[in-house]
Amino acid sequence: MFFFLFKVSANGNELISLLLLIPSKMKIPSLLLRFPHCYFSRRTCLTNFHFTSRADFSCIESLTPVHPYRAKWICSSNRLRRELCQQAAPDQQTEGLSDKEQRLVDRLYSGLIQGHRACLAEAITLVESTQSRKKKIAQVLLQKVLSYHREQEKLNQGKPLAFRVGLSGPPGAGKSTFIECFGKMLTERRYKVSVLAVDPSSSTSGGSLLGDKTRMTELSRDMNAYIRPSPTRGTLGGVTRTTNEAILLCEGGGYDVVLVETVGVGQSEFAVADMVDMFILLLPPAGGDELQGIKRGIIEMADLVAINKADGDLIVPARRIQAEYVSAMKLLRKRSKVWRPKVMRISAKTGEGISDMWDKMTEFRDLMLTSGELIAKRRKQQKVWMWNLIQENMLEHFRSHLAVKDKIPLLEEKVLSGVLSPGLAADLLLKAFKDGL
Ligand SMILES: Nc1nc2c(ncn2[C@@H]2O[C@H](COP(=O)(O)OP(=O)(O)OP(=O)(O)O)[C@@H](O)[C@H]2O)c(=O)[nH]1
Repeated sequence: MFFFLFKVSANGNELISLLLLIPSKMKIPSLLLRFPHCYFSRRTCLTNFHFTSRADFSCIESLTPVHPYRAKWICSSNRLRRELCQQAAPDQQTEGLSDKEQRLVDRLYSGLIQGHRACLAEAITLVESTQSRKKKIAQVLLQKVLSYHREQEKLNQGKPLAFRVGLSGPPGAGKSTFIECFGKMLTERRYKVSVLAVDPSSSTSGGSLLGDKTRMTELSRDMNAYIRPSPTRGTLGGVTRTTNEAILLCEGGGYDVVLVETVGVGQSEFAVADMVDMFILLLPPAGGDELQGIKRGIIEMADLVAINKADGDLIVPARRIQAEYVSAMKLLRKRSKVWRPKVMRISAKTGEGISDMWDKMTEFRDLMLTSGELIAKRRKQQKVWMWNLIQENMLEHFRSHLAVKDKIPLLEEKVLSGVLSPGLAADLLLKAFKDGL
């Protein structure tokens, strides 16, 4: 028997050292000597191993450090890895997968937790797939990543692995300029940042608000950043499912900040606000009529409003808009016991105010964490997510059900021409569905 004690980095993503208690007369297991990034020093019976590479012991990372962990030492690296990997993902659902599919899950999982961007990209493509077989594989992968999350959060004293931030604003507010500037500031501070752009417009209008032009060119070249142009196409339910799952995968990939960007002119930002820790609204220094497109409800959901372009000639209007929002937001219902939404002025072009904004964001995260509101919010979001998925799937099932499929166009027509009330038409369809079950 040996005893393990783990030490992880402050953000819980990196295993810094492993203390292994070995009886002093015993030789250091040769297996450990094989890891190039592992250094050790022997003091009587205490051996201290330092890992500078996450890859070397990624599977050991998943063990619980809450108390010194007792584990059986197995002198065969394969057996050791297998045993540790099994502990890392105890409840993975591997049934029903072929060997090839299982190998795909294993490859993506280990690549993902080792921080390989290509594996993250492939994993997101998998969760976006609408093909039923791929959906099944994606769920197995997600289940594994979720187990990894749970273990990592335990290692991190229950703190979430990443800071999930939603960013919304009307077209032209300067979202991409902001993300480029903000993302670069974070990567310079050694954070890993991922950006997921939600663009439901591509399904409704055929065009794309976010995806068509080259955006955030510098940040996309940064090795500590990962930008996913448009993780979703399709319904709002699609936004919920794939974006939520993409967030989880980014967290599994070791990203400290996951930024979800959406254009604030539709419904998707409401869905996004329901899946992030902090929701930020980015506005140009324009008021009233110019912001007609922006939904009022979004302002109520914002934890922070950033008035962008506060530079040059626009400083004065930016100040005015800031004052307007400060007074307007005072009237809003209080959503948190520890946080009042803030209104700040920034310039994504000059970088002015961006660092202060990050300070405010971390202040928000810390206050929400210590008060327990952040964890409560995440739990509530999980439930909302589950019901959104049920709603989406039920509706799909309903629409395609044989008992109602053919009746829908006719009843829709009757409602449109005023022959039938919407309520009656809905009752008729629901009855047909129930009878057909
Ligand atoms: N003066 C000034 N101009 C800015 C600032 N940030 C962005 N802009 C300009 O505003 C315009 C729109 O910026 P984008 O970053 O493309 O805006 P966006 O919100 O991403 O726009 P969409 O992609 O259409 O949603 C560009 O011409 C930018 O150069 C700023 O802080 N100050």
